[in-house]
Amino acid sequence: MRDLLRLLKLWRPAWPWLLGAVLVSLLTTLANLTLMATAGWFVTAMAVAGATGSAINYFTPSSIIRFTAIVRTGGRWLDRVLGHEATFRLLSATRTALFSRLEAIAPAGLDDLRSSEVGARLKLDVDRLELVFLRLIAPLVVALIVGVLVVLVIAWRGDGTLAAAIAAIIVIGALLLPLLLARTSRAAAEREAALASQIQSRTIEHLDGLAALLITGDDRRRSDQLAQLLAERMKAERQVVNRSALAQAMLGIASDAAVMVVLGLGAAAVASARLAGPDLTLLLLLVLSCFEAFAPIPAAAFGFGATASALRRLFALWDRQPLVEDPAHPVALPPGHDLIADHVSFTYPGRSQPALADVNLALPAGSARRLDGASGAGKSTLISLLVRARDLDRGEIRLGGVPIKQLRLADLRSRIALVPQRPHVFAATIADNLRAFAPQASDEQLWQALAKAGLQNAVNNMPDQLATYVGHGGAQLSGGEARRLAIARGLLRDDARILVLDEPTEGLDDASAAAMLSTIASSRGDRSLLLVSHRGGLSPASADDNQKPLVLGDADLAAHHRNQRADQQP
Ligand SMILES: Nc1ncnc2c1ncn2[C@@H]1O[C@H](COP(=O)(O)OP(=O)(O)OP(=O)(O)O)[C@@H](O)[C@H]1O
Repeated sequence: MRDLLRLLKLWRPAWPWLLGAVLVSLLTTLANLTLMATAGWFVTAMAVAGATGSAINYFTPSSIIRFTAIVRTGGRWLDRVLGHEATFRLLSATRTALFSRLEAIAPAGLDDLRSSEVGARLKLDVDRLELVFLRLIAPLVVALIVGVLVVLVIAWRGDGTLAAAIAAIIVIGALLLPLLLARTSRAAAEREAALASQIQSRTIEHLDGLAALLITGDDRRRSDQLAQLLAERMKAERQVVNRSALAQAMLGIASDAAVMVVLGLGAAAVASARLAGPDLTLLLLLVLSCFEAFAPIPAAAFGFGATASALRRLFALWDRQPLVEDPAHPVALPPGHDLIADHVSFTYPGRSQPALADVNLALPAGSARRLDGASGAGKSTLISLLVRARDLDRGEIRLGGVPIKQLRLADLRSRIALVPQRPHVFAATIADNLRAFAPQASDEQLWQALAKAGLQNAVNNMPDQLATYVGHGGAQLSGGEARRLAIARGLLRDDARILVLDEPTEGLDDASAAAMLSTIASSRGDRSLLLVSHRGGLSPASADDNQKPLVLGDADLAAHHRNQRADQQP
């Protein structure tokens, strides 16, 4: 319930649409009730008038019938249009808000989640929220108002006993029983929703890793696991559907029971002249058509379990705290871009020992420096701290003399172009991949960047050059080409005065690595360069001769490995 209220608060901008949709739906349902009841009354009254030879005013009822028929037809159309418009607005507002929230939390705040899982939540769980308004709130509000009005009309035109009997049938058959039945299958509905999300994320992972799975022969086992999940989902779904069908049947029985009660008590009232004959037909059709308003209740009650668990999962994602945030009072970006790491220490959450302990780095504006150290020494960690992917525990990092914690994240990151060890290549064209970092760049500028990164010839030989699609994660590029594409992206960012490249030569043979490093050295212009690389012998081409590489020290490393072993102890 708390999650539902949070969701309604999130939907505040769309409240007028929601209110409009509920009002139209209510008016349409009331028009239908009035039409049915008046038509029933009119036909019977005409028959009575014909039989007794008395006069009857047929203008008023026939006008009401015509008016309500028009309102009902137009209302049904408007109801659909408004209901769906409101829902689309809600879904897109929810998705956009969630996406912005994820942007603030990412990248480090989502480290422990599979991206396919986040994707499934963004898609499936948000889609399920469609049920909240269109199939839960709107029908429930309309049914409750209609139920109360119908009971009041019965008490007014018929009698109190009949009104009380119909009220009891509506409450028990149309509300309590569906809700109780839905409650008994709530666990199954939640399991079904969780399994649907799991199946979607596993399927994406399966497709992503299909090549590896086919080679290792593990695809059969994974497919069997997926089939098992599907079977579990079908079992849970069957349980929900069976109970939901039972609730629908109960509603049908309640509607029939209400008709019998109206006929039984009403006929007695007509016999004792407490009720006019035409009024009995009016009440009969009123009660019969009022149950139409309750028809969506079982589906709403049964959808609620899955919706509640989707909401829980979404808000669990939403409530993750960003690991870094913009300062409350940011300082303007300084003109200089000396980058200094001063006695920096950092320990990953859950680890007992630091990944970095008291590390210093100085990268004066325009200089180039190599950062070395054995695997696991903390090189990638250090450069992630430079762009505040995380915040350090001790020490300080300054850009142009200003502590980076005092700068807006966007400002800081606009100054530093970081090419990570495993750069992400979008499933798009070469040009799209480059323009993701420089949306305004002309084709000529893209070619220049490709040339600087040593990729011009390779792209020239591709079937559609800049328009060549590179596949999922850059699957149609070699590892070296993907890395060069990422370097070209970094070089395209004019505002970035500092280039940080994490192992750009990894996996390349010595000649290619040397060629790449000399291209980078000559194309960086007056930008500073921080190069994470083991290739000491190749560094003079790119790094300043008078600057020794910063080696994350052996002593630190030995301590680090000792600590890692300690972490792994039970
Ligand atoms: N997200 C993380 N959570 C917990 N520990 C981490 C995380 N990322 C890295 N580590 C740990 O921090 C240490 C430093 O890792 P880092 O990736 O910075 O090393 P590196 O010097 O870049 O290694 P390599 O040369 O192999 O890329 C490693 O022992 C690693 O296990």
